[in-house]
Amino acid sequence: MADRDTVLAALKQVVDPASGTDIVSAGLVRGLNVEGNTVRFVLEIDPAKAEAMEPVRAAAEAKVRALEGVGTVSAMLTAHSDKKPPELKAKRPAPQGPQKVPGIGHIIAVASGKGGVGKSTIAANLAVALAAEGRRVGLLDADVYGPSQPRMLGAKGRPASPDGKTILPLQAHGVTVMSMGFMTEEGQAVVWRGPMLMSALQQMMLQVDWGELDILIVDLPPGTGDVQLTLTQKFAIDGAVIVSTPQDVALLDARKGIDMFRQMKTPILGMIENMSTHICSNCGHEEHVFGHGGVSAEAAKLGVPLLAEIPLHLEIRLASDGGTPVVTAQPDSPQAAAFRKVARALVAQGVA
Ligand SMILES: Nc1ncnc2c1ncn2[C@@H]1O[C@H](COP(=O)(O)OP(=O)(O)OP(=O)(O)O)[C@@H](O)[C@H]1O
Repeated sequence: MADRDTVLAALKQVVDPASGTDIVSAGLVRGLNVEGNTVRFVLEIDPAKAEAMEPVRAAAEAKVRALEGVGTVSAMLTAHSDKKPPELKAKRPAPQGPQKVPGIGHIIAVASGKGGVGKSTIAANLAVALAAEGRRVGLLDADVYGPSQPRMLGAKGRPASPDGKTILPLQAHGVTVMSMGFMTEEGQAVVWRGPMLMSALQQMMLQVDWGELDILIVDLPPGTGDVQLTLTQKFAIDGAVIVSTPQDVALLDARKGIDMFRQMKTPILGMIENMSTHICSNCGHEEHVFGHGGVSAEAAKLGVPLLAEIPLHLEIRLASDGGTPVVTAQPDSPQAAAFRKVARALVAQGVA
């Protein structure tokens, strides 16, 4: 098993072409994490030099991989948080407060207080349902800790960056998709510090070539952390959709999320109760596994709309696991209809 010092010593053998010193002394190596035989780190660089730095990243990764006791290595490039991309500086003065993203009509965040409540499933289905309504839709998987959109949308591959500045997103089921998961290997967790998260999110919003979009759905990590704060502080968000299961514990967390968005002056578009009832795929029998109606009562208490109650249905999970959201896989099913109803409501409200 390699330790941190051995890894740093290996990284010191790689030269930063800009300063002529090694990448550790040049301060490029950040977030180094050594866990068992897995090593992860980030090279914080000037985004304008992304192309030139790719061989440096590859060399650093190779050096660490060659160490005895090292199995998996994840080395990523991320923009230096102090520096704005040069083309953005030129285009507009330093933004005061939340800014709009050029070319993007609306931004909606899909959030949850707790993990595993189905936020990514809802975000994916909402995105394809909006595309089915004829909207030009983008989906940003900002769940840096556990990006699941590549799997849910069956989108694989690394986004290209022909000019080293803009990143070309992928397309899946009529939706333009960008995910941190495209930059890492499947099943690998990435360890992020606050400033890195901020710059990664800003890069994904501003340097991805989204094209003209009516609506960008942002699939947030669970909770109320740096990604949520950066998104709401830096970007003009039309609103947040809060996903919760009917259980008390999930609702408590959802309430914290709603409080945060309210503090940040982000409108709450509504709540969605997921896993509302269980419908047996054999006999159609309906059971309230996590209780039912808890979110509806909470939404009424908090004065926010209840957008939908989505059942816990095997087909929803199978569709997501198969890389085709249920709205596309079974467009005529009641499950798909529930998502399409939400999509239509958001379009009718003028936020999508
Ligand atoms: N309504 C549903 N019916 C059946 N399965 C569902 C439903 N909603 C979500 N799932 C399944 O539950 C699991 C967790 O869902 P998902 O990844 O969307 O949650 P999440 O809130 O985004 O989690 P995290 O933020 O922790 O990544 C997935 O396997 C998904 O397919």
